[in-house]
Amino acid sequence: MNRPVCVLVGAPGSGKTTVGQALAAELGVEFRDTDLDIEQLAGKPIPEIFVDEGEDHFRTLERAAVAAALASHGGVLALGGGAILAEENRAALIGHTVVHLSVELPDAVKRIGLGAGRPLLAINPRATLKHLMEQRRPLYAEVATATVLTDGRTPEEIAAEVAALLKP
Ligand SMILES: Nc1ncnc2c1ncn2[C@@H]1O[C@H](COP(=O)(O)OP(=O)(O)OP(=O)(O)O)[C@@H](O)[C@H]1O
Ligand SMILES: O=C(O)C1=C[C@@H](O)[C@@H](O)[C@H](O)C1
Ligand SMILES: [Mg+2]
Repeated sequence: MNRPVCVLVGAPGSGKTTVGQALAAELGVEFRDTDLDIEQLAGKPIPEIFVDEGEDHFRTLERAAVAAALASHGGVLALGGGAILAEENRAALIGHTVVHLSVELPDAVKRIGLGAGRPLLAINPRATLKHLMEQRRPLYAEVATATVLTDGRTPEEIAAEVAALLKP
């Protein structure tokens, strides 16, 4: 049974996908992202899952995707921004190396541009993102074994700091 060398958690726009890909390349391991696993399984993009089946159904798919990836992926694993909302997922992360990529609202807004592709931010995106980040901050802290600040830093700088943390 494989286990991830590192699991990345953080708010939308914290850079889990971008930093995760850079980190995996640096370590010479595979990158996996539960958002992509869910899209492949469902055969459609996440915004369409939200529209067609609703958030509850998405969260059910997400719990299954997190459990499967934690049990089988030996590389870098990025979780969806809201995966830590489920107690089941937080419990499944115990014992893993979990890095919280932290980001403050101004950088998160700049990065994600408040455009399409993030269904939870479709209405009043700035205020919704602010609320999401405040609600989730303690949950990211609860599951994280380390936190890396990302504001004003490049994905490569952040990936290098995470790689250094992983050295025995
Ligand atoms: N450190 C950074 N500096 C500048 N831009 C960044 C940084 N990290 C990521 N970005 C950019 O911000 C956007 C969002 O990044 P990314 O998709 O990696 O975030 P995410 O945490 O995976 O979000 P989600 O939770 O929605 O999956 C991308 O356009 C990416 O290029
Ligand atoms: O913050 C969230 O709840 C989400 C973040 C994305 O990674 C996707 O998992 C989805 O759009 C939900
Ligand atoms: Mg992502």
